[in-house]
Amino acid sequence: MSKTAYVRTKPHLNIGTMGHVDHGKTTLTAAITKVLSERGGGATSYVSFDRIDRAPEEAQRGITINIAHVEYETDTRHYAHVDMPGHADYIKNMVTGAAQLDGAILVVSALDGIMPQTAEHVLLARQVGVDHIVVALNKADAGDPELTDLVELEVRELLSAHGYGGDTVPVVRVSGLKALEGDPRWTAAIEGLLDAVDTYVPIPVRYTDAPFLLSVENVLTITGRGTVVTGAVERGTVRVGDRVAVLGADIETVVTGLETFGKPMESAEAGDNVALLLRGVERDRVRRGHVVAAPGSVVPSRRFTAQVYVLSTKEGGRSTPVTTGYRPQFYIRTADVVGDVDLGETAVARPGDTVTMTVELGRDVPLESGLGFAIREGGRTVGAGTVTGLL
Ligand SMILES: Nc1nc2c(ncn2[C@@H]2O[C@H](COP(=O)(O)OP(=O)(O)OP(=O)(O)O)[C@@H](O)[C@H]2O)c(=O)[nH]1
Ligand SMILES: [Mg+2]
Repeated sequence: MSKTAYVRTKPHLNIGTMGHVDHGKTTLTAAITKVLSERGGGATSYVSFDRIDRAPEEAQRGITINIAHVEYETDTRHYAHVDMPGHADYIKNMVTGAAQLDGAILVVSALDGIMPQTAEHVLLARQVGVDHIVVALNKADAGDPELTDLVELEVRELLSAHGYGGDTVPVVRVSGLKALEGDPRWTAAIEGLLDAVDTYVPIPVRYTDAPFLLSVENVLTITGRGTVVTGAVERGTVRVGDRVAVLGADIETVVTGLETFGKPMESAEAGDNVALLLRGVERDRVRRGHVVAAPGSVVPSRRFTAQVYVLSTKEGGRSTPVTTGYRPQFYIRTADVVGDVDLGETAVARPGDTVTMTVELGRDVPLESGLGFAIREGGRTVGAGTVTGLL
């Protein structure tokens, strides 16, 4: 194998497109890679719409979180960009932290303006701690400029209402479609959008000094090499040759290979999207939701207290209150575990309420204070919470 190694020459950031269905998120993502690949100088390859939007392999295996990663490089930074195929995927990926975004591109169609999912994704971004949003007013090729001015005002107001400082947020008029067709005016607009992302989204502080931890998103077999797990490094660093524990599978093993976007690397650090080749581990032993960590650095547990926001009916949440004895699914990192809810003296939590609860999970999971999670039932998100203490 003569793959070019991944060389870390620029800071790495995780970003993604958010916004209402059909506003052009996937088209814009493809256009960004096209414009950057044609500019040259960086490591960007063009990723076509079809390659971003195809149903990922995992969808067929019934794994519930769909996410497409593309990679690109501007003059100053390396980005991993996630485009999520549907509204339900946003909820799951954002609330569970599977998509840990350092910043987001909010895509709003200049023809349609703010739609329900535009507002919902902004709310979600705020709840999960995405601190920086850049707006792409897309389909500007087809929009009436005066109407587009109104849409811009409306978007700035929405962002201000959620604490994003709507007056200062960059709003760039783009056309993903025309840029894909190579129209110079709209190619320049994409460059303008990327400049805004480069300058407005700061380089995050990462927990590279903490013990290594990665929550498994996907498990693959590479013929002749063995079992590979993929995911984002939540904290710490990992090198080829390191010993790791696979929590959930009760295995200790050694990392024998490390890749990012198909390129081998010597070491990966917090924020990187990686594939880890694990020595002598059978494919069936490891599952999505297991955690790979420095041995002895985390002790899984199952009882905790949490602060939980119960989504209002308007946000797609329940129409009836939650009471003690409620038994929904908890999405914690990439794991999906059933849990028993005890509301103590509060007794009842109505849609729209924020409450304290005690949870007992159906199995042990690595937990810690400050960890975010989603509560789901019947395939929809009904709550978002944070672990406040272990019991
Ligand atoms: N005129 C115009 N049409 C666009 C533009 N960008 C996207 N479209 C069209 O809008 C439709 C939706 O585009 P997508 O990129 O699939 O939108 P999306 O936001 O990814 O949609 P979902 O993933 O289904 O939520 C397609 O028919 C695109 O061709 C644009 O800049 N201008
Ligand atoms: Mg799409």
